[in-house]
Amino acid sequence: MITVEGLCKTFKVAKRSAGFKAALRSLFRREYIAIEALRDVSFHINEGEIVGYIGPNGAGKSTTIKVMSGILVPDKGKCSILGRTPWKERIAHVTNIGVVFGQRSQLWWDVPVIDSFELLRDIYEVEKEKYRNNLDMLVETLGLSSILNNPVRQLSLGQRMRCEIAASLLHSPKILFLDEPTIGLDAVSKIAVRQFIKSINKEKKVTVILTTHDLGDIEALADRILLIGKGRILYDGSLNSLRSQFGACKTITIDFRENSPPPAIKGTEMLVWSPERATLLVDTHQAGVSRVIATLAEQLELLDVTVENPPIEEIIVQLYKEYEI
Ligand SMILES: Nc1ncnc2c1ncn2[C@@H]1O[C@H](COP(=O)(O)OP(=O)(O)OP(=O)(O)O)[C@@H](O)[C@H]1O
Repeated sequence: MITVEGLCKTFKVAKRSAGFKAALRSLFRREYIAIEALRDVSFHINEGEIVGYIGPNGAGKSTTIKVMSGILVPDKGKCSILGRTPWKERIAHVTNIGVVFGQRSQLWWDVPVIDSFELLRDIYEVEKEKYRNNLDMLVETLGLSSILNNPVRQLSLGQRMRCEIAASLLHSPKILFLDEPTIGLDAVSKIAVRQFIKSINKEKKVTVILTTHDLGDIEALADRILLIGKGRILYDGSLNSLRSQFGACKTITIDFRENSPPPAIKGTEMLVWSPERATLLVDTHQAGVSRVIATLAEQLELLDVTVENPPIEEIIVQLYKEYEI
């Protein structure tokens, strides 16, 4: 469905020092620096996938999304989405895609939400019946009925984001690009947005490319992760294989009765030790979890044991370290 091959994009940025003199000098002699936002980016995405596109700030995520949406023209490389080159066949291309930039709005600020939706219907030339059906479904599943007549500027961030997502889907696109769709949302709104993304992927077979710094979004949604750093794709695989590659650790939390000194067990690191509760980090390459629990049980009267995977944040930090990004 999506093929990206050898994409390169360099931005030329004027270099200017602070101060009046420097401003005056730059009028006559301007210096530029080149920022390589994308360096030979390639990947394929199949129909029905949810791909988490992650990487640190300035890695090139939004630039890739802009190229795939047809907003930016790359310097080099190919991109084919449903057989079209986005920046060459923009009008035909946008009928197949929906885009949500969490930090920007595609809704008109001063008019009621429903008027923005009607305008989008005209822009995308959506048939009346299809529009009505889509609108009814989106209003119901995203809970928009009480805010449809409010101007966008009066909406809370969570309400606006739900309207943005609805706006991006009114024309039944096959692909949805989401650039930080849960930024700034409270826990309830985040979960609602995640559930909705999951449901349109499952029920309407919409392919989703999701850019986010919220690794909870990735854990909840993405089957596959693409990691970009300094403009290059560094990892392409599932979250599970990432876990087994970088997450060869488990945490064991124990509740115990007596107040005794912490036992030293090879292959473990004591993260927390308090009179009745302790948390250990186990390197599973060095020590088996069951062996560690058995050793703890020999030395302490255990009341409860919890074994967990390390948080996804830790794995991603390790990944960023490994690739020096
Ligand atoms: N219009 C532009 N003009 C100049 N430089 C740009 C422009 N857009 C992006 N860049 C630069 O290209 C690089 C990649 O930016 P991009 O916005 O793609 O990163 P990102 O991965 O989306 O980052 P973030 O997570 O912070 O949103 C950055 O160094 C950025 O400063």
